[in-house]
Amino acid sequence: MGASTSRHRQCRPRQSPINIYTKKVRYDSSLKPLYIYYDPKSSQRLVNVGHCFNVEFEDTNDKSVVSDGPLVGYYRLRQCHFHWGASDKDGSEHVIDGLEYPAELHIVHWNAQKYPTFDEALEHPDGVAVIGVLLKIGETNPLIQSIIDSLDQVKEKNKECPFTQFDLSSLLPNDRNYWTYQGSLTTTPYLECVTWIIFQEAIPIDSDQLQHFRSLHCTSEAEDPAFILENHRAIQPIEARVVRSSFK
Ligand SMILES: C[C@H](CNC(=O)c1ccc(S(N)(=O)=O)cc1)Cn1ccc2ccccc21
Ligand SMILES: [Zn+2]
Repeated sequence: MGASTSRHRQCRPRQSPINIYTKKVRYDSSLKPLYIYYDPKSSQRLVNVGHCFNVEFEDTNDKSVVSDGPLVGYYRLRQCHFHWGASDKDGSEHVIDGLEYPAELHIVHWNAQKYPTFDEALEHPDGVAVIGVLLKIGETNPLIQSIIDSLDQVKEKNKECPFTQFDLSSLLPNDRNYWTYQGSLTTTPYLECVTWIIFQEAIPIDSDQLQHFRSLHCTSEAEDPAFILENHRAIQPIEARVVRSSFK
């Protein structure tokens, strides 16, 4: 292996997010429909984690899970969060045929069938499953409004508030066609432990709702305020990967 190729050989071959180039996607008839069940009683709190806010769920039982699809076994729901841009022209992490969406919802699950904890699951290539839902500018989204109505209680970094009875399944698109590929966390430490499942259908959010996300502080109460204007990672090289689709 020459010096130059070793320098360029990716030691991080499965990074996320990526551009999904639909002409190169391979339809896989062996991919099953997803089984998704989210119990509203699992939702616990809203937390400002500095670079975004998480809706956190109870993950000490199997009340809220995803299974089937490309997955082996079941994955427990842990948290969901959004990525957005400084304006409505970009903000999603995954890009479809070069088209950036204004935001993206990530629903994070971990392989509780194989691993004892989330932190352990992070260390394995089949440890985590993230469902990605693209957002497009459209009518006001009442589910997202229920989160926005609580955001002023978590304005600063590390603040949290109770957030219960959240019906996350109502945020999912009606059409369950999806793309799937092996990737990573999109924030540091970019661990390569994620099976990504991206729905083809986008869900609506209105521009004012998106503006509320940008008013969150990435700073704590003790610091001079700065805003989370954007928090989406640049697309990464696809390397030797192929994106599969559940649909033709
Ligand atoms: C990563 C972990 C915190 N990050 C995440 O949980 C996470 C989840 C989903 C995404 S995304 N945007 O891809 O859906 C990104 C980050 C902290 N943590 C816990 C154990 C642990 C061990 C070493 C380093 C960090 C560690
Ligand atoms: Zn994310």
